[in-house]
Amino acid sequence: MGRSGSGKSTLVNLIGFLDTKFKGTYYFEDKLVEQYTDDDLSKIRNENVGFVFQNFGLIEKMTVGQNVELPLLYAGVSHQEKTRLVLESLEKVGLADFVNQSVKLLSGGQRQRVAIARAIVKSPKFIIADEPTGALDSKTSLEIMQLFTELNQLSGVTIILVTHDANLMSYCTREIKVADGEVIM
Ligand SMILES: Nc1ncnc2c1ncn2[C@@H]1O[C@H](COP(=O)(O)OP(=O)(O)OP(=O)(O)O)[C@@H](O)[C@H]1O
Repeated sequence: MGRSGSGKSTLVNLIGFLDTKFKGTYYFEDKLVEQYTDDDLSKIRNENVGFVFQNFGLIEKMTVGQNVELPLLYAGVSHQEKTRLVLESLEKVGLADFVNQSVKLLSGGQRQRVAIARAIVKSPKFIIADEPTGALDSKTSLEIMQLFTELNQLSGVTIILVTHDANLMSYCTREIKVADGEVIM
């Protein structure tokens, strides 16, 4: 948590290997991130991190299933396995019946569930969720937080959440405050 402009997105983009220009040290699995090549980091990101953003980041002209399948496109997974993984992810977010629907017809909360299904389809070690409830009403926001809690408890995936909303803190196990580009506690 932190005020607007304090550096929250910058920090989680570093943690998620989206941004690789930084001062300081970041170890991932006992190795300094600066020692990996860009190709290594793309692979590490692809295999370990799922991303969820405020504005969902779905491709409108695709179906729900096609959106969830995107991270698997270059994963060398058979068609049958892809179908199984997509359905399994959609089941976890309660949208298995929507697999063939266009995303255009979905509500904001449903869209974020699709984005979460896409984020978990490759069983990442952690999910970066940058203001995932920023575009949702308060009831839907709590439903999304409930879903994150279930995923954390059932699949053991860590969720790194950026939020302005102090009401969401009760779902979190650790609070990290950021101010003026620094972690302050
Ligand atoms: N540790 C840092 N060192 C230098 N510059 C930083 C640091 N952290 C953030 N910045 C700069 O501060 C600005 C705001 O950062 P950022 O967008 O990450 O903030 P934010 O907390 O996510 O804001 P918002 O809540 O409005 O999205 C950016 O221009 C970023 O480059």
